[in-house]
Amino acid sequence: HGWFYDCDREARWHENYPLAKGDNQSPIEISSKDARYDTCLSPWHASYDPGAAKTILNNGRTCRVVFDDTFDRSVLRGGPLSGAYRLRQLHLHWGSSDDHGSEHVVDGVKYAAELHMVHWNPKHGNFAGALKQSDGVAVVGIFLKVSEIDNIKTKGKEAPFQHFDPSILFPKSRDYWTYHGSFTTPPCEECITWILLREPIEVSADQMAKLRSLSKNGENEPVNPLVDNWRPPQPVKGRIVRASFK
Ligand SMILES: NS(=O)(=O)c1ccc(NC(=O)NCCO)cc1
Ligand SMILES: [Zn+2]
Repeated sequence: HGWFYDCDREARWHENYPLAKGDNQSPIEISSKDARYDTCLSPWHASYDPGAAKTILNNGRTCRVVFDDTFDRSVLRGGPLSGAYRLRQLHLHWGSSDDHGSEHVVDGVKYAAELHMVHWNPKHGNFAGALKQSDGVAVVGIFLKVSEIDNIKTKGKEAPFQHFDPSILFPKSRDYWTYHGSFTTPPCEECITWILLREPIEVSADQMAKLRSLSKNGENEPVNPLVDNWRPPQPVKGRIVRASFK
């Protein structure tokens, strides 16, 4: 099935993807005052191998960097997780202007973009198996705000992207919120332990402009800017958001 972001279309995802109306959907609005400080939450740790980075891809819906996840080469552990989760890919969601674009919203604040680092639990054999488990996937979400990318302009374009250590993207603070949610794109499986970092990282206006210069269309097709690839917040439905900080 093809699915699209524009608002009225997102409201119809459930017609083909029933999970989209589940009780543990993502993203959500984070209310920092309602989050509960949990002293039992331990710090998370990433040990990434820059050699695991393979390619950067415009798939017509986002800009994605894929990593070799055939063994425990780049893993995330600790925090709310038990065991080591393998880094499979990272991608972003962004807006058509700096005042929106993130998927999660924090105390009413929408960031210009949100970076997702997607990891899966190898105890479930493979990524497809992990999607069916509530502890199958862990996504680190990092907000991008604007203080101040070329040959993958159109859909389907791919280029080597090697010797890149994604942990350089982590902000100084390791403070995070965590809650159980879903993929923010169809089929919207509810298999994700979200780890949302409180401190945004800064990118330049030029870097945002580079993201916004990507196109949904293929080469030699009418230009269709790849912007606003974010899902709006979904009902929290009584879920508890835990904070690793006071
Ligand atoms: N935005 S999100 O919830 O982090 C997300 C992550 C992975 C996917 N899908 C995915 O990784 N598909 C398999 C190819 O790696 C969809 C949405
Ligand atoms: Zn995402």
